Amino acid sequence: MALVEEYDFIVCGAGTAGPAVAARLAEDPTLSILLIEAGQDNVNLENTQMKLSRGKFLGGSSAVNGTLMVRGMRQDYDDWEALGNPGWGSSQMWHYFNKSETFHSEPWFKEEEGAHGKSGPIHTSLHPNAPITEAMMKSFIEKGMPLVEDMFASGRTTVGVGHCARSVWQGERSTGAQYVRDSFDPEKRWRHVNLKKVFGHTVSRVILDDSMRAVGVETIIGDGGDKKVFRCKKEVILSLGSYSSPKTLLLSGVGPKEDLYEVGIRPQVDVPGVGKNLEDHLTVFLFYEVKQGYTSDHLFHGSNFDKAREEWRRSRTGTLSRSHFGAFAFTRLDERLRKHSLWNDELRKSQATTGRDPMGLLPNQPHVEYFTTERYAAPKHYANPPPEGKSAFANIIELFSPRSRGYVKLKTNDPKETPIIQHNWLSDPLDVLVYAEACKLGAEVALEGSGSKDLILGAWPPEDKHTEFRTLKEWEKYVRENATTCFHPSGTCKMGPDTDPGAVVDARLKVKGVEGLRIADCSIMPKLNNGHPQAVAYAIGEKCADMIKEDWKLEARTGARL
Ligand SMILES: Cc1cc2nc3c(=O)[nH]c(=O)nc-3n(C[C@H](O)[C@H](O)[C@H](O)COP(=O)(O)OP(=O)(O)OC[C@H]3O[C@@H](n4cnc5c(N)ncnc54)[C@H](O)[C@@H]3O)c2cc1C
Repeated sequence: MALVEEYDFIVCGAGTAGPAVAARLAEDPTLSILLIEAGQDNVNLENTQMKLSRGKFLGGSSAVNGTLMVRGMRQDYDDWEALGNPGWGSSQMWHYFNKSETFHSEPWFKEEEGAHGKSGPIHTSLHPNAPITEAMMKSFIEKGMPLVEDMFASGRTTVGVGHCARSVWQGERSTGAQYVRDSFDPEKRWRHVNLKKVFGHTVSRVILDDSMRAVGVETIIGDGGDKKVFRCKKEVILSLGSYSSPKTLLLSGVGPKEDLYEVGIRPQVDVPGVGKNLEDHLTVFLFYEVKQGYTSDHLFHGSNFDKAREEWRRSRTGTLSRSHFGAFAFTRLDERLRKHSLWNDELRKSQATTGRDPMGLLPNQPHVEYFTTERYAAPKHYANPPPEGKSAFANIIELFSPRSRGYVKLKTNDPKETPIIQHNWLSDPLDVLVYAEACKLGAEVALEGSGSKDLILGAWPPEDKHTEFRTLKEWEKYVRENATTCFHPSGTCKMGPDTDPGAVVDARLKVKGVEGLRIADCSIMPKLNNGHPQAVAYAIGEKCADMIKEDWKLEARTGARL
């Protein structure tokens, strides 16, 4: 019989949002906090190579992501609040974005007042542009996207090109681990003595008592079958990410009752929305061959990569000290879309019912983001890095506010089994239409803009031929064949009022019908932000901790950091 440990709060998942919740709660020295992670401590991973679509170790997805800090539009969060989630509007979210961040500016950068934090655990900085980035920025400006330098932090610019902060500083990535480890301590000691972390424990279910109160969690240790129970006096918080939080709720008997019966789990609480509403951003990479000297493709040739790695190890400088993304832009596509009857028919309907466009957006929210690479860097199915003597970069097109939704569902009642993840990307024809128009415009920027047109030698690889596309049909086919995830799953435990039958948590992030159980991660997003979600995950974790402190009246005692 395993020994039972007991804590005030148990936070499950030491990824992006989870450490923020745990560390902020641990600021109260009278509390005991447990943080459980299925993966390992990230100090053990220095020499490991991996291809992951979610991060499974301390820091979670924040430790494998592209480091981009694109918060989205203020309107995105005002929409969350208007959906019946008081306290989640833009002013509150900007407070938490800033609370999580320490921004390191540059003399050349025009920072917007109040748009950045200066003392949070996540260190962010700007990126020195490669020549191809400067060239593409010029082309974006020429194609109607004016320069607004700090637009991705301020959230007020719908159409423009700007500089995007990265969660990188002095050549080191800043991750969720920053919350629970003092990064400046050379001995890497834990920051809080009242915060215990356990690694290699996969949370298999939340334990509910007869009154539907969460009283602890059960874990599976390592790859074996041994189980352990951790009990809590106050609350359990799930921060397991958009695939795993719904899975764990379902394994605990919280979810759509028909689905639970189907896999032999006795329903405890019928919450129909668990696992539904899976939303994600897609990306299409348009690669171009460019003249030599504008990108950092030299990295792939000869011994350059080894040299760059050595430089990074020695001094945290050089090409490998920064991510490979360059220029960033937002725009809307109204004029282009008005040429299509499919769009116009849907527009009439949506304006009559919601006052929004068919993608659910207001005029101050962009349809698409463009971001470029500074060297050949791509998901697995683009597998043609340029050989020595050739260079390529991508203009990446990211579709915002897609209409298609998927789901996460249990395959069996075995916690070790991966759930069914059905994204249903591009299942709505309007997503394909808007995406094709977005790609067409992206190609025009690169091929017609005076910054880039004379540098581009053709599509990469040459047989891709997208530089020769003339019709929207060609772009639709290209989108269907090449779109791939941007790794932004969200919404599978969405937040909403009791009047929303699909809502899983309320605005205090409490799971409906269960006491003492909250969710704090990207799964609670009622609608994916028109941006990238890591800054949002930190803000959700920060806000969750504050709400717990308020609800348990812990505020007066907090602030003592050990
Ligand atoms: C390759 C990639 C690139 C990305 N690029 C960007 C980017 O540039 N900018 C951006 O804003 N966003 C980016 N994202 C998205 C962003 O990183 C994620 O949306 C965000 O980090 C998710 O945070 P989370 O707290 O919801 O989940 P996660 O960070 O995934 O944390 C979940 C944690 O829970 C653990 N866990 C899961 N199940 C269990 C279990 N049963 N028991 C115990 N522990 C468990 C996991 O191991 C993980 O550590 C990217 C993501 C990926 C994967």
